[in-house]
Amino acid sequence: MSGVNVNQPLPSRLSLSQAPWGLLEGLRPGDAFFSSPAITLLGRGAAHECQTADARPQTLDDAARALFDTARRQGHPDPVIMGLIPFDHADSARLFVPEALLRAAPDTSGVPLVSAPLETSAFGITPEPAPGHYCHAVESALTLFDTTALNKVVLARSLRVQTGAPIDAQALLKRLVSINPQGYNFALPTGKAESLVGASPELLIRREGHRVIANPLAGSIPRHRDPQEDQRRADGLRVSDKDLREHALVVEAIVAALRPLCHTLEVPEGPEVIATDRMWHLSTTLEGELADPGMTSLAVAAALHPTPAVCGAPWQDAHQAIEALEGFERGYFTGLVGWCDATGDGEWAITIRCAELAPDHVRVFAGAGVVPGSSPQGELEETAAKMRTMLDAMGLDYEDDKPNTTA
Ligand SMILES: C=C(O[C@H]1C=CC=C(C(=O)O)[C@@H]1O)C(=O)O
Repeated sequence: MSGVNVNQPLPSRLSLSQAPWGLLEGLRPGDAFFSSPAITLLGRGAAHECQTADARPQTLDDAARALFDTARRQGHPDPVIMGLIPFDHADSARLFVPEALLRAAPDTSGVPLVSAPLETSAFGITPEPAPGHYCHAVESALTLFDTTALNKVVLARSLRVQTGAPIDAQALLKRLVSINPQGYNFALPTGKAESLVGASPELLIRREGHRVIANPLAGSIPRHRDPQEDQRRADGLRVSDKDLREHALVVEAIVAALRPLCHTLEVPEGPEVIATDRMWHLSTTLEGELADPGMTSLAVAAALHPTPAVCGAPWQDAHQAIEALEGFERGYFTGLVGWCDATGDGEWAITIRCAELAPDHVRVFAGAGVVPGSSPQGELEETAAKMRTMLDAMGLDYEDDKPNTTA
């Protein structure tokens, strides 16, 4: 594994010479890291950056154009934007051109990374909101299906882990990458002495030239230690009416948004089942050819976001239900993280299975799609299992799937 000398500034040109996890060895506080099945990126500093007024598609497009123009005018040979886009269009996005960027091919070695365990004995954990509140929110959503146009809403909750001191983002990310080598792993500064770190399984969009690929996930079940029970769960998910409906709403919305943007769009007949460390998910891969090759990966992502995988359907009703029922600000959780180069190529993954790292605490998030037929306890268990990805990486043995937990 070749390392990056942390005492040297990174070279400013992109290079494919680094070993992917070597880039991770070079991660310093404040750096930006993104790895996918297509690429590994390590960005240092921000030569040009923009905190947008909102996250509407036009605002994001204007901001990206301005960043590329400035970078080129100042002689940057090959600028790449990295960034975080919030869940809510009314919130601000953070886009920046790193001062220096290293790029490597995705890791295929299968060699696990070694990192020291975190010292967690003094950590205190508080659910925000309490599991009971979450179950009530799911019950309220179920009544909305009978009285409004709402068909699906994704409801989320969080755990606040009081750490007392900053935790080591590099060690955390190494553990995440070891657990989820196939996913979209990231650590990006949010611009407020905090960073967002996660291991998302969900690709909103990848653009490679004219080609776009989307991989929506929705409809899930926690995995089980016992291999037979684990397989039984995957088989059950494949034919679960509730989960297939939940999934279909996401695919329909993405197809409706992509169709006008594409010459061709291939839509498989039904989803497949994929696994993460902790979850089985229904998954569909859509492939299209862009009608306008000038449309960047960021513009395509903005046209799709937020999909019913993180919001619901219809969009406005779901957004209103989230505001009324959830009881916390999502910020960058269930937003987007990714990169876009000056040709428009790039990748934007959905910021799930993630946590916000603040100087004295960490906030872990998870949500679940609620449709007619969902149960409060089922969604509580699903969100608890989704949070395990981050909790496992932190070395925390905390179960949070009982509605009467008030801690
Ligand atoms: C909102 C989350 O998951 C979404 C993505 C995949 C599957 C989902 C589900 O089955 O509910 C959610 O829509 C999360 O993991 O926090």
